[in-house]
Amino acid sequence: MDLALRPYRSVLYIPGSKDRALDKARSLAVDAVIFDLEDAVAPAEKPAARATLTAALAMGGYGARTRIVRINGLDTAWGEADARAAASMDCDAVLLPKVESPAQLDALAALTGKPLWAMMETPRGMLNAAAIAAHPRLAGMVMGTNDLAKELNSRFRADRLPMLTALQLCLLAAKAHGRIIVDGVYNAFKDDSGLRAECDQGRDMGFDGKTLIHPAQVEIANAAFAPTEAEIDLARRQIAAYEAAAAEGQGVAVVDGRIVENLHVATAKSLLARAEAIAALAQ
Ligand SMILES: CC(C)(COP(=O)(O)OP(=O)(O)OC[C@H]1O[C@@H](n2cnc3c(N)ncnc32)[C@H](O)[C@@H]1OP(=O)(O)O)[C@@H](O)C(=O)NCCC(=O)NCCSC(=O)C[C@H](O)C(=O)O
Ligand SMILES: [Mg+2]
Repeated sequence: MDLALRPYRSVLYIPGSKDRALDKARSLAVDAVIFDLEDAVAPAEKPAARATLTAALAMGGYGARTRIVRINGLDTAWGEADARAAASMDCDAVLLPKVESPAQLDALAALTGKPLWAMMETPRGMLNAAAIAAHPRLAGMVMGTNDLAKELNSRFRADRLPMLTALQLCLLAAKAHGRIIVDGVYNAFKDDSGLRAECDQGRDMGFDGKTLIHPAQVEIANAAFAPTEAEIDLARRQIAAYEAAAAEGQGVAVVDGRIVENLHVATAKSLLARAEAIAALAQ
């Protein structure tokens, strides 16, 4: 599959220390997995988790799912050993927490040749988002809304008003540099309607998908971030109408009472390509 089209609708965190969860992920319909060595693993378990994760990835079975390893920060007691271990793990990318500057990515790039991802979760990270997104080795960004709420001392709100500036700064940075960007987690993993609303908000804003903490959240994220049948139908009709108008020397078509110009056709084609990439995952 063209890497640029790889779907990231559902990106599930799995504690690197939990054999049962590591195994379960092999059968879940997630687009990507973040194998976590950071916050989901207790300090006493960190070295053992590194070994457990190395073995699970070597065993394989994760199919087309993108495999991202989240290491501890390089300023911690475990970060450098994690980065060196991740460099030889059978994974697709390495995710660095609490990225606040491109220099931190340079330091990680010196320890691994794998594509890098950045957790965006501190005020300084938000203010430097554009420089971080511009890093030549960066492939993707992940919003860390729990850490960000802690740093901001903000309250949880269903509309995420206190987070919106931060989310949008990172979105702008990621889009300006053509990076993947996925939204933060929804902690109440038994609250389906709350998760659905937050996924819809993230999709409306332009995120590629959502990070998740529990298998029960996968189906909702996959549905929210996939093009709907109505969107696919509209995209096809827009392309057909525009081509018909163009054949008659016109630069604008009208579909369902709305204008369709070449930029709308580009959006429609990209939506169809996303739908095809998602369908290809299921085969
Ligand atoms: C939240 C949990 C601790 C709940 O775990 P548990 O009580 O075991 O849940 P269930 O009994 O309902 O589990 C049912 C089965 O599903 C498997 N399972 C559970 N969670 C996962 C998972 N994440 N991935 C794969 N499989 C999972 C269980 O093993 C059960 O399997 P089986 O027995 O075979 O049926 C737990 O879900 C959990 O630990 N979640 C991950 C938490 C985590 O990773 N946190 C760190 C990331 S969040 C974060 O840090 C974001 C960012 O940095 C920020 O700042 O915002
Ligand atoms: Mg965090």
